[in-house]
Amino acid sequence: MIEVQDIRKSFDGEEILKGISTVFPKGQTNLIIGQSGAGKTVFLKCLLGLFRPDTGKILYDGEPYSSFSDEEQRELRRQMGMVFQGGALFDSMTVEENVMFPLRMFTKQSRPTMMKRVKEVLDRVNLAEGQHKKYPVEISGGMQKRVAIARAIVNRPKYLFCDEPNSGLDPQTATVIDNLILEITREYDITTVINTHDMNSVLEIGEKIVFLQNGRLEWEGDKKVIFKTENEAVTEFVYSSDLFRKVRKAQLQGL
Ligand SMILES: Nc1ncnc2c1ncn2[C@@H]1O[C@H](COP(=O)(O)OP(=O)(O)OP(=O)(O)O)[C@@H](O)[C@H]1O
Repeated sequence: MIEVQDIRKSFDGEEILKGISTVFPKGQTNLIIGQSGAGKTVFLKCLLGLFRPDTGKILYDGEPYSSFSDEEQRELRRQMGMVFQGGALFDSMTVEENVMFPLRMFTKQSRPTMMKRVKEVLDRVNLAEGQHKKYPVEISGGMQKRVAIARAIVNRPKYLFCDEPNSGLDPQTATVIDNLILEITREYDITTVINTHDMNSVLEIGEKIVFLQNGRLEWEGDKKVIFKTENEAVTEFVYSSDLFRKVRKAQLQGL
């Protein structure tokens, strides 16, 4: 679980996060949504420890980041997996080498032990063995996302952060990737936080949704209540998507 208590963050005198408080429970998919420029990426980077909030606290399973020693901060980083926008795989490394990278960075395991774990996670994300020795450019976008997820979970993280995990994917593949993240989150009881623009994701895996607007937490809820909210900023954002407009129309027609 990650608990955020009234965090603020400014750049060059401009306040970007204006006092955000929320809780991201473990074992479920937590989504951050909002208009471009709302502060979603800055928020995610604060959760990752890449930005230090100016004020406020972030607690990881009850422990405030500010109380961690250098060693504990390093351990926390080891417990974090990240799926970057676009996958961010290393082009010069094979699929296996990409997935092995965090093991080489954070552990002193022997190569055969690391390879066993790499195969395990590549199996878990359903990437066929024939793809393991290929380079990222030789596999499809959906497969690249599977590799990125495998790399993010190889160190058995307690926290998983995904930045636009569906960008560049067709809707069907995007749904498969969303559901893979959901399954893994439940199976390993991970605290997962996903930054997304994708309304399909909201529908599929919005177990908790945090809506940011101009650096403030404007609304929070889940995929069931997001349709019923009367918060104008949320409805304007949600129904700007074609899919949600159709769902809304069907709801109004009692379908
Ligand atoms: N390192 C930085 N230095 C200064 N300003 C920054 C920095 N990072 C982000 N900002 C500013 O913070 C604001 C929010 O940016 P952020 O990237 O968090 O938005 P976002 O909600 O993720 O948008 P998008 O959906 O377009 O990615 C923007 O005005 C941006 O210019």
